[in-house]
Amino acid sequence: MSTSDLYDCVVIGAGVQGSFTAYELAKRRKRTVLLEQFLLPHTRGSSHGQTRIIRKAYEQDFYIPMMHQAYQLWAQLERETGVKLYRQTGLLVMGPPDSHAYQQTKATMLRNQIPLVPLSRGNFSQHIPNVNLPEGNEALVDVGAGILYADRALKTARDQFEKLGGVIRDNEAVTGVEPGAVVTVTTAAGVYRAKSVVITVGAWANRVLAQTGLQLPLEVMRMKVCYWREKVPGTYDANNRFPCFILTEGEESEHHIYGLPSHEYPGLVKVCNHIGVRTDPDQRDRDASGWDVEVLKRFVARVLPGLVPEPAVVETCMYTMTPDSHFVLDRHPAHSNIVIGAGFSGHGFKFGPLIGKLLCELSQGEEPSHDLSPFRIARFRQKIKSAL
Ligand SMILES: Cc1cc2nc3c(=O)[nH]c(=O)nc-3n(C[C@H](O)[C@H](O)[C@H](O)COP(=O)(O)OP(=O)(O)OC[C@H]3O[C@@H](n4cnc5c(N)ncnc54)[C@H](O)[C@@H]3O)c2cc1C
Ligand SMILES: O=C(O)[C@@H]1CCCC=N1
Repeated sequence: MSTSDLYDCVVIGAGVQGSFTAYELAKRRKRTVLLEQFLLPHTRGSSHGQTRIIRKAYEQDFYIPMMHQAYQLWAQLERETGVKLYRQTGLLVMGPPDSHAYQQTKATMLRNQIPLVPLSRGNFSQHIPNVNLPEGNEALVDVGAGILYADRALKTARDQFEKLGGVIRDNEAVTGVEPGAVVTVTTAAGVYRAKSVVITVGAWANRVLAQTGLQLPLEVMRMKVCYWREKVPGTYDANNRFPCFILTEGEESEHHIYGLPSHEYPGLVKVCNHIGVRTDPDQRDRDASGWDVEVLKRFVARVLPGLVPEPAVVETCMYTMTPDSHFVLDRHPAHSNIVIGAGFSGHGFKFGPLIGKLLCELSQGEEPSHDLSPFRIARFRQKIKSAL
């Protein structure tokens, strides 16, 4: 093998995390190939669609410094490319004031001096018209939160990667990963050898990790992405100052319902569940159960009176959940030059540029620039299946 055949890094999976990792590696002049099983762009993973929420409203303190940096990195990418990726809308957080999730989120924001506006039942409709604050709920607005233009962000990261000399091979599923000082990665079209490998394959993580003797406690969920028609066009538009929103707790199974102002489809507003149905990533469209849409219909009728309570468009996406809903950002327990970014648990997009930086640092044998202890594989202990 000549050195010209040897990559510094092979990144497997070109969703948001793999695309930003590849970009970060290329910025450091590392010879990198990004492998993707589907033709790009595609809608079969977790990163497709036009929008995602970005926020600092988190329950856990450890996400706050990460989000500070993530915002900076998104802004830096916007400056470098001239592409608009973020729009500030604010995020309305609603929940029972005595519930754990709401209390913790508010306390963490206050402790970390995250700009917020508390809303009472008295002043709620003056700030947020056309929303009925659910009975027994309190609300606050995370002022700096907003929308990320997701599809555009992915394209920007991949374009930048290619501009720096990075190679993307799509329609090339990885079928083999052979660990070693030089890792051998096999696809239907070829063999790649690299000093390090980063595995960012979303819902397919355990399929690919099986080739390295490791299984993580991940659960893949099929999520329905529902869009609802405005009775009066423009009512829930960001131009009319309608924010993103999250319900931390609700009646019955109305748990963590969230929404974004009208954007993808003119006149339609995205309102979805944050819980879904367990699925196989290759069979995700086969599940016909409709309880999740029924929950949303009741919520829309009660809380968003300006929407027709019947979804106009329903799309599909996937969450890959860990038991504690925190990510996996770590080196492989038996092979330190294989790095894993997995289990983004339905909230990983906003961290994309930072995850890319951290996975790049791990792959280059560096000390990561944030404390990654909440994201270590060892936290699962009893739950890891390993043939190591
Ligand atoms: C409906 C929905 C709403 C969300 N909302 C938000 C939000 O508002 N804010 C937020 O921050 N996050 C949000 N998220 C979460 C966020 O989108 C995900 O955490 C993130 O997209 C995960 O990215 P990924 O790169 O890990 O996975 P993916 O995007 O799925 O990328 C993995 C890639 O690996 C490829 N791959 C798999 N196996 C192989 C193989 N063998 N060979 C080669 N390639 C392979 C796949 O085809 C895929 O392209 C949401 C997710 C969903 C589904
Ligand atoms: O990560 C986020 O901010 C959102 C919140 C609602 C559900 C999915 N992700």
